[in-house]
Amino acid sequence: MTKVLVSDPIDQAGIDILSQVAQVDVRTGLSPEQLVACIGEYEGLMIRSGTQVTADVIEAASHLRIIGRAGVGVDNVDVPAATRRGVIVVNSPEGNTIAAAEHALALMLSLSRHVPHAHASTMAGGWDRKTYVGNELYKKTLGVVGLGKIGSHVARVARALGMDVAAYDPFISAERAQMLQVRLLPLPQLFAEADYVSLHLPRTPDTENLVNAALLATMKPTARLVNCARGGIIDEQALADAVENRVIAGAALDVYAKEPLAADSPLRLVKERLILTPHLGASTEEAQENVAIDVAEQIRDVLLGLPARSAVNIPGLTAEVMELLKPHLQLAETLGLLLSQLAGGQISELEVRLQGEFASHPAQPLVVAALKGILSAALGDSINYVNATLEAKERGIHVLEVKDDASRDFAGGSLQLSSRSPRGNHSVTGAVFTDGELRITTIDEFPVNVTPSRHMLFTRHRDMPGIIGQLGSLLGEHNVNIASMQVGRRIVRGDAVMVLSLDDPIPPSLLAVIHGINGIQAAHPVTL
Ligand SMILES: NC(=O)c1ccc[n+]([C@@H]2O[C@H](COP(=O)([O-])OP(=O)(O)OC[C@H]3O[C@@H](n4cnc5c(N)ncnc54)[C@H](O)[C@@H]3O)[C@@H](O)[C@H]2O)c1
Ligand SMILES: O=C(O)CC[C@@H](O)C(=O)O
Repeated sequence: MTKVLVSDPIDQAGIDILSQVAQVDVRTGLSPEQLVACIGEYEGLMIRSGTQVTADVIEAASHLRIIGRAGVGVDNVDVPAATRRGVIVVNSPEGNTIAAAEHALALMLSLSRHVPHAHASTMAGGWDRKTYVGNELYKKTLGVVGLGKIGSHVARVARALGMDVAAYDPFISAERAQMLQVRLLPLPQLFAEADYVSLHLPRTPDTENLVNAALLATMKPTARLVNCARGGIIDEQALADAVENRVIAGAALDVYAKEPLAADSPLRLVKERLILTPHLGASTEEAQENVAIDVAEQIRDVLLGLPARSAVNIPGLTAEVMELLKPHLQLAETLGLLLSQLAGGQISELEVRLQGEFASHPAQPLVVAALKGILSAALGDSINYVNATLEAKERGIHVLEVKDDASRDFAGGSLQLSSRSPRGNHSVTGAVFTDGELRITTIDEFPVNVTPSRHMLFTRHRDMPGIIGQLGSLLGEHNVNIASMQVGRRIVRGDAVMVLSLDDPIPPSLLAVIHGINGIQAAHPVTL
């Protein structure tokens, strides 16, 4: 029975979905050693932010096919290691957007009105109405850093609260910002102008310690900073100093460079004007149900052999694209498998040419499918859509994509793969006909019209009387049944190709005899 490990607390709705297709073991709080020891039993792993899926875990995960992160960030998963092993990593890009945005807004409001500190003082017996005089958000400027899903929602609500909203996001268009009624500003200007800054960008090598002592020093002394995105974007010592020394008026954090927050973190020493929550941005009942369902459905689908909706390590290959391009992907994979057998391995360059209607499709998924086909001849089942690009790169296959929409060879267009290898150059073209059937339409530039079948034989020969007869008799003598035969040539009595679909594979001893037929220049048995 297929087994899935759930190693962090996950909403029951997700467990119920996984249970439809697998035995689900919920084992939270495993040590890294315990996880490495048991992961080999599982085909699926479902986590939140607590489990660290390191390269060691992936190395030990001999049966693992999918890691599902019930949330957005996959920074606790070694995605390159998973990709290398062909393990799909999926997440839930939108399930907790509202929860995280509302938490940022809650922190902003709490900070402005000193809610946690006023509460603590009242609970301790006080009645202090002077210390906790706050500020209004109305007519203040909010600077949003990262205007993606969460940042956009924060911006919308802030606009409704009467705030002026500016943003810094180098990857957002002016039109999108205008639609959200947000002014785009350079980062230094945003920090200098804002009364509130809210961070909603990912942690990457570029954003690490982006908010440092120098940037904090440019903020207004009345300004407040909120980070509900990722730890490590703010220099925590610099922030503790800035709040303590009133360089800024306050800060609220939900995320930390290292989680759980260390007992001796300088942040814990700041007693006023700083609010800390323990990574609660996604912790609403609604968000936990959303992400659990979203990710469990994807794990279930992948275990059933279906595509995943939001795989982070198969760029461009969403379930929708897979469904839309199913026969085209199949064609690319078949042509790749065929080409690798014609080329005889060691391909150093692959050109993927999308011709006519084909050029209207995204090239990347077709390239990945072609590479999967090419590499599966050598690597079998260990190659998949996840690791094909990486494996090809590591084998030194240089890929060129060409879109040629002017070509008018077939109504639905065609796909041509051409290879360079030490044994020569080869090319194959194929098309998807209206009935969804695949056809091979050229081999090494010779026109043919062949439906791919499991066993095939391709020859290059001189177009002269007797060759076809000799080959047919030879196959008959060795009990190899011919299902169909096609000959392609460009000029009479010139070079030609022959394509035979066979019911049986060609025995190696027979191949040597075929090579000996006068006029046969090359013969390639192919298994698809
Ligand atoms: N606290 C929580 O529990 C919690 C919950 C969900 C998400 N998050 C985090 O919130 C952040 C935002 O999530 P999202 O779903 O909105 O992601 P998103 O991908 O929709 O948006 C991120 C935005 O950041 C922008 N960006 C990237 N690099 C930038 C840079 N150097 N400067 C400025 N902008 C940059 C991107 O262009 C994008 O628009 C992520 O870090 C995510 O991990 C935290
Ligand atoms: O509560 C969690 O699992 C963390 C959620 C959040 O940081 C995310 O990346 O989705």
